[in-house]
Amino acid sequence: MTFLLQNIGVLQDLLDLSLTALILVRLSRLMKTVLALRILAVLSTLVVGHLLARLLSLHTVRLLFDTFLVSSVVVLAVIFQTDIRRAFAALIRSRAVKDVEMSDLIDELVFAVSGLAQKRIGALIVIERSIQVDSYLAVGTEIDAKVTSELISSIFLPYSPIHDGAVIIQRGKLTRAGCFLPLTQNLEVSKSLGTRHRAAMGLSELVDAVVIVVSEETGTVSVFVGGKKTTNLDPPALGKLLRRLVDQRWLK
Ligand SMILES: Nc1ncnc2c1ncn2[C@@H]1O[C@H](COP(=O)(O)OP(=O)(O)OP(=O)(O)O)[C@@H](O)[C@H]1O
Repeated sequence: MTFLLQNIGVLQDLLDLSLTALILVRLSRLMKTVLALRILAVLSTLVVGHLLARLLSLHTVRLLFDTFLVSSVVVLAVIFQTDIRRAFAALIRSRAVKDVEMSDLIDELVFAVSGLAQKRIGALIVIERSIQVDSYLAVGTEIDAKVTSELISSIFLPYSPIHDGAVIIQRGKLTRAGCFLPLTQNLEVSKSLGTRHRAAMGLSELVDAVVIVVSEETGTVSVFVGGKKTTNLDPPALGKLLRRLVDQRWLK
């Protein structure tokens, strides 16, 4: 015990030097594995180290941590400048791209639907939201294509082999066509409501999808959500409603 007390200064110096060497080795290894997330790890290590060195009165270690802490922000920013620039650029670009994609998709839908309505061509379009619709769909042809007004219009042309049934849009893509949907079981629905509208209503009662219907008979455009129908939608009203109902997160 006496020996320990007599040599406390030497022991402190030994601990001081060993820790300094250990920290330098660790930091150089960390620097080699260049990962943006390591910035946080390095900074936390420096803060914890600084506090420990202060607590144990290890002056050299503390000086080392102080120096590192002060310069670390600048040094790390310089080391990771490419990653930081890339991350910022990706963030800005992905937001911009998603906004463009979202308005593109709705514009394409509105354009196709109004064209079909004018020509009195019946259509049924399902936009999946948070609940998957797959298990409610019967038959259908897999497509997996970008949503364009030309594609939608050509699918519903009377001579198209897949014009019967519904087109499905999932995660911003047109995934299937010619799908049959479950009809509504609601007995209170007017008898005059045909099967295309009953199918739109039926699916919207089971899932949170947005279902657009173009009536072949009248050219009217309706949207079904949660079993409820909004009808007589002109193109601006349809666009406005779709922008309100369809969020970007369902188009990814
Ligand atoms: N279960 C279903 N799922 C998807 N589409 C369906 C389903 N049943 C019928 N259809 C579509 O609806 C068409 C028949 O429409 P029908 O005239 O019976 O309905 P409607 O609601 O009166 O529509 P419209 O106003 O266009 O005439 C079918 O040719 C088919 O394309």
